[in-house]
Amino acid sequence: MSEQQPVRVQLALDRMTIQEAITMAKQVEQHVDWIEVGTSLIKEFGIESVRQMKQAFPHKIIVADIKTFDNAKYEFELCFEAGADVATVMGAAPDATLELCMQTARRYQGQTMIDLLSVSPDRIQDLERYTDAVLCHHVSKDEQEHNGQKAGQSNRHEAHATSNANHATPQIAVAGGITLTTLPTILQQSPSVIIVGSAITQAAQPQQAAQQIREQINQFAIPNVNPLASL
Ligand SMILES: O=C(CO)[C@H](O)[C@H](O)COP(=O)(O)O
Repeated sequence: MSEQQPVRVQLALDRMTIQEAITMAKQVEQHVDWIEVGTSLIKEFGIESVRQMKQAFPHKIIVADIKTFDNAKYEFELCFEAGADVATVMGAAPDATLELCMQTARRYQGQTMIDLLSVSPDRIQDLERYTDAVLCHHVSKDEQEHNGQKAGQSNRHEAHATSNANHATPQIAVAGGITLTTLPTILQQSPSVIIVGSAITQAAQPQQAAQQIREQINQFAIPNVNPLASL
């Protein structure tokens, strides 16, 4: 049996001040691996939000969710110069933008996360050529609020979520209203990164919420194998 890869938890921080975001991240840091400076923070407070988050958490992977659609080199340089380790681009952006994001991220020894919002299955297959990227299957805030959708409820990423043993494939992230309830379905699709925002940041006890999410992921990761079975 092949070894299961660790599943990382990415804490998404949105709709709060930079200081609130840092305080929230400090409460739950032991249960999360990556810290996302959400698009709303970058839009409201600028790239300074990324810089301050990296200063507060120099040993954590910081994801700048800048959702680049154009001006890729400039925006990705801003993110990596501010201390980001990962920056995001929309998968629906022109190929030139994707290429420039990939090139810029590699130059900084960072990583590109490609957000698959409103991206067709054919385009997803096309984007799988970026084997050193993370492809993020994302149910947007508006789809959550307007249509009641949540990640894990549709099968739109299932076909691409499992790694192909014959050739390298990008890592898979899943985002969008993930909760303890929807987590088991999502975990069955073998993601590398689980992105959780509101289920932690809006919880009455964020630390407990993050711990429960981590515990459920850890439980799922323990292979249910009888060591005597192969004897
Ligand atoms: O990218 C995002 C919004 O555009 C969020 O990071 C993502 O949706 C996770 O947050 P939540 O769990 O609250 O949906």
